[in-house]
Amino acid sequence: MENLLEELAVKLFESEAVKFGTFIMKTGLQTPVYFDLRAVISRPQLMKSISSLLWTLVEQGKPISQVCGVPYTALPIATLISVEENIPMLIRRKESKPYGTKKLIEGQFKLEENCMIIEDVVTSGSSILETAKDLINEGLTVEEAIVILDRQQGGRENLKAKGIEMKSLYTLTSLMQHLLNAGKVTSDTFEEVKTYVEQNQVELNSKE
Ligand SMILES: O=c1ccn([C@@H]2O[C@H](COP(=O)(O)O)[C@@H](O)[C@H]2O)c(=O)[nH]1
Repeated sequence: MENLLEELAVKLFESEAVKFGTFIMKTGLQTPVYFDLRAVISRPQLMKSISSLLWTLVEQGKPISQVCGVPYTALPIATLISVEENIPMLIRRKESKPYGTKKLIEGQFKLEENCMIIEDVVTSGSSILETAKDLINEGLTVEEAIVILDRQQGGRENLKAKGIEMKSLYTLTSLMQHLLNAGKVTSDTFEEVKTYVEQNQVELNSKE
C-alpha cells in the first residue's frame, strides 16, 4: 500500500495537483501548498487510481448504500466509485433550482440509508458538513467520509465532533514525506509545510 501511495503522490505532483507558492483557501487562510484535483480530471487513468485507492479505506462489508461527492471537485471521483463498486450515487446541489422539483439532493434513496461522503481535500471540514447537513435533512444517515488529503488543520477533529469519522489517503505530512522520499521536494520545503500545519489550525464557527 505504501508503494502505491508513493507512486500516486509522485503522479499527483507531476500532474501539478500539488502546487507550492502562496494561495488563499476557502477558510480565508493563506497556505504555502495547495492541492488542486482539477489538474487531474484530464487524466482518466490517474482518476481511476485515486478512486480505487480511496475505496480501500472503507471497511469491507460495511453497509454503504449511497455515495455522495462534495460539489464540485469530488463529483467525478464519487461517480467512478459509484460505477466501480455498484453503489448508487446522490448529487447535492449547492442551491436548489427555482423551478421543477426544487430538490437539493438528486437521486433515489430511502430514509435512513447510510451515505458515504467523498471529498478531495479537508481543511476545516466545513464543506463536508454542508453536504452532510443537506443529506441528513432529507433523512439519510451520514457517519463517514473518505478523502484524498487531510490537511491536518483541524478538519478531522471538527468532523468527529459532529459525528462524522473521516479517513484519508494522505495527510499533508505523509504526502510531503512521499514527495521528499521520491526527491520531488527538498527537506526545507518539507519542514516549511510541517511548521505551517502546526501553526495554522482552523476551528469551525458555532453555526457550522
Ligand atoms: O489545498 C486545498 C485546500 C482546500 N481545497 C478546497 O476547499 C475545500 C475544503 O476546505 P474545508 O475548509 O474543509 O471546507 C474542499 O472542498 C476543496 O475543494 C482545495 O481544493 N485544496
